[in-house]
Amino acid sequence: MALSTASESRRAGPQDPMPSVSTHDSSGAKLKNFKFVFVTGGPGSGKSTQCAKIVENFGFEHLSAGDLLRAEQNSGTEIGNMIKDLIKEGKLVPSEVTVKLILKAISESTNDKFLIDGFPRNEENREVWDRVTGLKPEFILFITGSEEEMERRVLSRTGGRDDDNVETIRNRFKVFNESTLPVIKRYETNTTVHKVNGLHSADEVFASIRPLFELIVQAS
Ligand SMILES: Nc1ncnc2c1ncn2[C@@H]1O[C@H](COP(=O)(O)OP(=O)(O)OP(=O)(O)O)[C@@H](O)[C@H]1O
Ligand SMILES: O=c1ccn([C@@H]2O[C@H](COP(=O)(O)O)[C@@H](O)[C@H]2O)c(=O)[nH]1
Repeated sequence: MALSTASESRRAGPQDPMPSVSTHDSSGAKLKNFKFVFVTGGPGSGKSTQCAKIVENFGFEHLSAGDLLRAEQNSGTEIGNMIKDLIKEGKLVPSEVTVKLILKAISESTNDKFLIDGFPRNEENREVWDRVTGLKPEFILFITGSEEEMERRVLSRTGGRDDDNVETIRNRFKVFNESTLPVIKRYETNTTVHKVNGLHSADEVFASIRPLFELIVQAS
């Protein structure tokens, strides 16, 4: 099921380069039903590592907002170049772009259970997600950790990400503290937020996450 693209639903003008997002495909059918968990935490807290374990054990599909944006940055488009610049600086990409990529990935998948990793990052992300989908996560998984350890992990991560350098990582911590923590706090008022200490070994962290997903799988 393909979602409407910007050019199908609204022509972008010079001062309006953002794509619009739609939860309907081109035939007007509503986006399929799906369950999802938002996975959040500071950079290097171990989100992707734990998502891989959840996928293996519980059959969720892992959708990393950062990975989707990194794939899009090489599209050679104006939006792709904008994403590249923002990621390099550790700044957030406009919400409509990120939400559109997440919904496109969901619509193209045959799965109906998703881990949405690294999203939402700020109030605007939350607001656009709510407005477009009207859907709440099963819960939010928040992996915590000290900046010292998270920075150590990111800087020793192999793979050559443009944003894995001291200057950008400090900006990413700033964005996390100033924009992401407040949005998690706000979710706490109406959504279950499970906080898990990410400072143990990856297997120990997963041992505390496992029961949360056993409950979802049992309930479905
Ligand atoms: N519990 C852990 N103990 C030690 N190292 C870990 C642990 N979890 C993850 N790592 C390592 O730390 C690095 C960052 O982990 P990961 O990519 O899972 O973090 P992330 O939260 O997804 O990061 P980002 O937000 O920057 O994408 C990786 O090299 C990973 O192997
Ligand atoms: O919702 C999102 C997620 C990510 N970004 C941008 O991507 C980088 C890297 O994200 P990771 O989750 O660490 O892979 C992030 O610093 C932002 O620049 C975003 O804008 N919105």
